[in-house]
Amino acid sequence: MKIAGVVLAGGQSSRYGQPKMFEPFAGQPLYKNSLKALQQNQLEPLIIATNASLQKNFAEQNIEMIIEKQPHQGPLFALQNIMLNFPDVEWFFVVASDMPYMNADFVQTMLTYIDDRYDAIVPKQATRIQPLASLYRRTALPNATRLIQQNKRSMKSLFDQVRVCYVGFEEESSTFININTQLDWAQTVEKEFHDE
Ligand SMILES: Nc1nc2c(ncn2[C@@H]2O[C@H](COP(=O)(O)OP(=O)(O)OP(=O)(O)O)[C@@H](O)[C@H]2O)c(=O)[nH]1
Repeated sequence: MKIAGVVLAGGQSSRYGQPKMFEPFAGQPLYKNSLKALQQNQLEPLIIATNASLQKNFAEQNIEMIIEKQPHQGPLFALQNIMLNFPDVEWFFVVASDMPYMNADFVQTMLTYIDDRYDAIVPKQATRIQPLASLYRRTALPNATRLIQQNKRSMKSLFDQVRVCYVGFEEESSTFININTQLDWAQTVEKEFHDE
């Protein structure tokens, strides 16, 4: 059974002001942190989903680049596009490209929940769920397609329609910290500095 690792890296970064996935973090562009966490779990294929204007900034070997013909359609659309492009993959581990604390241990833990009874495996904290650090099974594709046709574009709307395994995580877990604004970035880099 094939389990792909997917980094979503085709967002607008409008709150950040410039493409946030390329900000240097621990000596590498930020998106590499998500890629590494998937790679270290031997997920195959490894896929980066992005758009034509960002594509030139990625320098990867042995990574499948999926270039969205229509950019900025959001994560659900990106997931549908990837599932259509990889018909022989059963599960897709989807991770955002703006998560400085994403790590291989988290990915490994999530993989242990894979089960035929589910269409999605989703981290759940006390006050939020984490659709962009989740596993999606090919069986979710018809529902994703229907929602997109209805112009419902949120991952959460998918969870109302498919069988979801929610996996509990501490509210304080740093794994899910993501960068939306320059302030988020300053605080993250500062924390990293103080932790060292
Ligand atoms: N491939 C792909 N990735 C996306 C798309 N929209 C968002 N993402 C990615 O999903 C993750 C979360 O995106 P957000 O931060 O919610 O949105 P964003 O467009 O990047 O940023 P804002 O414009 O500030 O909302 C990031 O890693 C984005 O790069 C899309 O249409 N296609």
